[in-house]
Amino acid sequence: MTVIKRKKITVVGAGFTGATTALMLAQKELGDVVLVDIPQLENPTKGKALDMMEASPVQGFDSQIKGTSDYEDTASSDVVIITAGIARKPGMSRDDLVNTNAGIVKSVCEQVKQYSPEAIVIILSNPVDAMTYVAYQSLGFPKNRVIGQSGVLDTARYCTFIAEELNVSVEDVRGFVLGGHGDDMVPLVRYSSVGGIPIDTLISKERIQEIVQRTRVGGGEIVNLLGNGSAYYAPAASLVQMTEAVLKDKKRILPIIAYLEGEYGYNDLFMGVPAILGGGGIEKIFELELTSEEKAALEKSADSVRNVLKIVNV
Ligand SMILES: NC(=O)C1=CN([C@@H]2O[C@H](COP(=O)(O)OP(=O)(O)OC[C@H]3O[C@@H](n4cnc5c(N)ncnc54)[C@H](O)[C@@H]3O)[C@@H](O)[C@H]2O)C=CC1
Ligand SMILES: O=C([O-])CC(=O)C(=O)O
Repeated sequence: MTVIKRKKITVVGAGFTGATTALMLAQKELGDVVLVDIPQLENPTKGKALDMMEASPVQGFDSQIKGTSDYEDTASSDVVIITAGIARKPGMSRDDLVNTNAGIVKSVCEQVKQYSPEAIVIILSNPVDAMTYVAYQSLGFPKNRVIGQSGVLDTARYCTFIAEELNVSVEDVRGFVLGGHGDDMVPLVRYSSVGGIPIDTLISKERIQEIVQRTRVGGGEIVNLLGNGSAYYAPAASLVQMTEAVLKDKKRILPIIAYLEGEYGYNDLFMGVPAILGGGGIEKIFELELTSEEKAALEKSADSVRNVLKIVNV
């Protein structure tokens, strides 16, 4: 008899982003979820998972959520999401996290490689463009199976601000953010619209520039408000959208961090670009025609990513 098995999703790091992601994945019944943290935090990790399971009768989801520090529990995962690492506090940049998190991401990837060699891996840990590179090197997986999260979140912020500006539904806003996940990211105004109407016909140049700038420092805005950590609801929602695109082979066109081999003129670099995300992971990267101004902005963003890579020490 053929038995159809549920998908298995591992979330490494059971902190703010990891725990929120685990709950959202289960609520959407995308698969069974294994939530992993370090041995010293095994009981709190088990406690979070059990607490989520106890929400399942109320909310009516049948996904299982298991908390653990043992990678054997993660074996043969279809998707692994890595949120392990430290988060920034007010006054810090994402790049300040680089060497602590590079060591953590590398050690996590060694376990992922051993226990889930066929998984598609999505990285959240910051600075995420560089951490996706570290993961790619540590995993040794093909480039289509190593994906970083930045553009879905940055685009979500951008679209939130546009919807607010025009007092329209967020559902009707389309936008794109290219480049690295830092203050030089490149929201593409020319490719932004509401209900198909280009935003530059509806919002003044000055206001658009303010929205672009607010998007670029959107992570910092939340860090300053929270005071003791960084954003987690919208980052978790972004990870869930990417995971859903993979597990349901939806072939969504999403801005994601991909390994570039000539695209946009870049080589041996992970950076945010629009791509088709489906059952094969990154199935195709789209190369948009850019104006000279947009190209210069992308180059500045690529430089910032390269500069972080220069100081990675693993
Ligand atoms: N790329 C993006 O768009 C975003 C990235 N981030 C980044 O995600 C990371 C996590 O953020 P939060 O969840 O808010 O932090 P958090 O501090 O709440 O949670 C991180 C968790 O990772 C765990 N951890 C540390 N080393 C580990 C290891 N070797 N194995 C397993 N778990 C380990 C910690 O014990 C902690 O529970 C940070 O680096 C943050 O900057 C956060 C939001 C958005
Ligand atoms: O800002 C941070 O440190 C966390 C993050 O990447 C974001 O929320 O965009």
